Amino acid sequence: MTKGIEINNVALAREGQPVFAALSLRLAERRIGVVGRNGAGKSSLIRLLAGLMAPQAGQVRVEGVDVVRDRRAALHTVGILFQNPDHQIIFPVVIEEIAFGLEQMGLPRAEARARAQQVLERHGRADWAERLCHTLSQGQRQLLCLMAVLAMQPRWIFFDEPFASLDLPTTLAVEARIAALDQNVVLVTHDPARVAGFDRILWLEAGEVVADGAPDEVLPRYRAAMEALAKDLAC
Ligand SMILES: Nc1ncnc2c1ncn2[C@@H]1O[C@H](COP(=O)(O)OP(=O)(O)OP(=O)(O)O)[C@@H](O)[C@H]1O
Repeated sequence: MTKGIEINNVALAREGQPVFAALSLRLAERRIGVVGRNGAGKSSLIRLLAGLMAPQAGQVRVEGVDVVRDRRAALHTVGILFQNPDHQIIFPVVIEEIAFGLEQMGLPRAEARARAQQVLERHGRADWAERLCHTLSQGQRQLLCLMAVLAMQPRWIFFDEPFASLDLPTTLAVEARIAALDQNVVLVTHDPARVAGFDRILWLEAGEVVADGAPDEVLPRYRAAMEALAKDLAC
């Protein structure tokens, strides 16, 4: 039985500017999409959920784990994929990148590498082990980041704009890969089409949830609001 995600009265400011005032949410669906305009707080929300930012007030618990304070338990619980894989990859060689998280979890080096190799094999990428990360394409680097996260077997995975700067075939491949994941997913996107088949949509504006419900309910309203805004843009 999943406890899901509990966000209780969270306040967050970045560089002194308030992002969330008193955000409370319960999330337990398998596929949750987060939409909203630039600066709405989408990335801040999933960074909070991943424990990468500490709220100034309130609590975030994922499957009962305080993901900010209990970093070791967080590694088993949450994984995050940044928009740009180059902001995530820290090692020059593929196998090192995947093994790193496992070492952080306490596995001895040799075991971490053996497990990383198994993850590569499971994804049909055994031949990537000794490749230099920078020689992979953008879509391939994104897959590398996903494999590094999956190696740690978290229960939730958070995606920040995973389709930005991918061509259409790669977008569709990434979409299918995400759909096939066993994990619960929270996915941030500007593009409503990418989350139309999800279980629940949160629409954020200026740090507030302005709509929360099934895609059929929320996305047409979101699209209409964005189209109305587009008419007023001078570009
Ligand atoms: N690195 C940062 N330092 C300080 N403030 C930031 C930083 N990143 C974002 N912010 C601010 O936090 C607020 C929320 O931004 P956030 O990136 O979470 O929104 P977003 O909905 O993900 O936007 P986008 O779609 O542009 O990525 C905005 O006011 C933004 O200016």
